[in-house]
Amino acid sequence: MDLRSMRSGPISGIAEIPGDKSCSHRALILGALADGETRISGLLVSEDVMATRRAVEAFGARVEEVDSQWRVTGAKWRSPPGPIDCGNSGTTARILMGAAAGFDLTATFTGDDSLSRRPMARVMQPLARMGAELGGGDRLPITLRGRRLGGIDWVNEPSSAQVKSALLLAGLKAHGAVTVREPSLSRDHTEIMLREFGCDVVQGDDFVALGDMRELTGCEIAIGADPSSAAFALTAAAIVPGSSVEVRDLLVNPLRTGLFESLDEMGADVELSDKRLQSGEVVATLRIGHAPLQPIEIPPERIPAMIDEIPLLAVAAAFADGESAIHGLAELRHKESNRLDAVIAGLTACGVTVVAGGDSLHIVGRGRVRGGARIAAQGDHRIAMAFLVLGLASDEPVTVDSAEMISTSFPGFAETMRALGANIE
Ligand SMILES: O=C(O)C1=C[C@@H](OP(=O)(O)O)[C@@H](O)[C@H](O)C1
Ligand SMILES: C=C(OP(=O)(O)O)C(=O)O
Repeated sequence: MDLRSMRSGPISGIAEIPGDKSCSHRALILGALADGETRISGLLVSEDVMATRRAVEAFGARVEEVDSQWRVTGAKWRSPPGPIDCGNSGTTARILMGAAAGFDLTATFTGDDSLSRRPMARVMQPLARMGAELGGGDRLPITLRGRRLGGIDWVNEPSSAQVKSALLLAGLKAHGAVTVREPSLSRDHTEIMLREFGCDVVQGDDFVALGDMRELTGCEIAIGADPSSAAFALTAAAIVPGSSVEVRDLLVNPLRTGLFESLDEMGADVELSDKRLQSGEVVATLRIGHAPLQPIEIPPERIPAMIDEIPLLAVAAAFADGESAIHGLAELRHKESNRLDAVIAGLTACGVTVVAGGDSLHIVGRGRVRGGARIAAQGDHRIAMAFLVLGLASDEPVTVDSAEMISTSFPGFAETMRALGANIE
């Protein structure tokens, strides 16, 4: 399916953004591991999260939706009746392998073509070291045989919240110390949510470890709006003249807000208010408005806090006045598509000068972008949405293919954007 975006008047209003995808996966998985019932509000109902829902049900948990609240009843996990189809979702595959590894079960994990091309050794190696048996190469399908697990002390390099989460959840059933060292901090939603479920988690400056109390008790979890989805509406506001968009109850965990901080540094009109704690996470109201953007230089250590927002940062840089540089982008090659190549090809097709070298991108902004291209989104939801945002401010319309994949993370994207005044058809 194609979608087309074209130059729009101001993008304005309060954007309705669904719940955070990372927290939604974790709430279902932790609920499925916990004693008793967990009640979740704000769960993202997207294809990726529903793959996790089906998976935890197949492992034995009960999941039901009652008046838009989700109730999960935990269980002792058992062998699922058939393969666990993780669809397009790396988070589902990698975190579930860890969560299941300490149970007496056998499970085969599969995924779609994109997920079947993504590396899995990064999670298989440490789980095998803990004692799990994993059959298959570095790619899905992979068969896991759960075992009695030992502890681990693992350096999480390259930084991956999925790998860290897999090890912490495997560690819940392990005998021995479980420590994950992080040279560069990745999102910490698993750690925060484990504490909400009553588990003892020790956070150091550059490591996280499980304490002695590793039992989970069902609880209430309220999930904030997804900053990675809100980023599309908020970046549109930053690049379309006259715009101002507000998102309420937005998850603003500092390990997720790299893009918003970068837009602020570039000169966009950024305002944060009503900051508060919700289920252990910081949520707030964020408003971003248009202003002429300056170029920016992003060092590698800032990438984990905006790993999924790099295509959008590249779009914003294309509208800035001068040359931006973004460094440390190696991990972008291992997402739903090779996002580094997809960004270079898409921006070039839209008339933007991009120079790529190693793991860095240099984008020469000229304050305006020609557009007028048909973008191959390569089945990648974030590439599709980022280039639709570009088309809202470029001189000529932009068409993207494989727009149906947007529902893996942000069902209702086009409707939400149109409600703010975006010209997307
Ligand atoms: O843990 C998570 O929920 C996620 C972690 C990140 O992946 P990595 O762990 O591979 O960095 C991110 O790109 C993905 O969209 C979601
Ligand atoms: C990389 C992403 O997700 P996942 O790894 O779960 O497929 C994403 O949503 O951008």
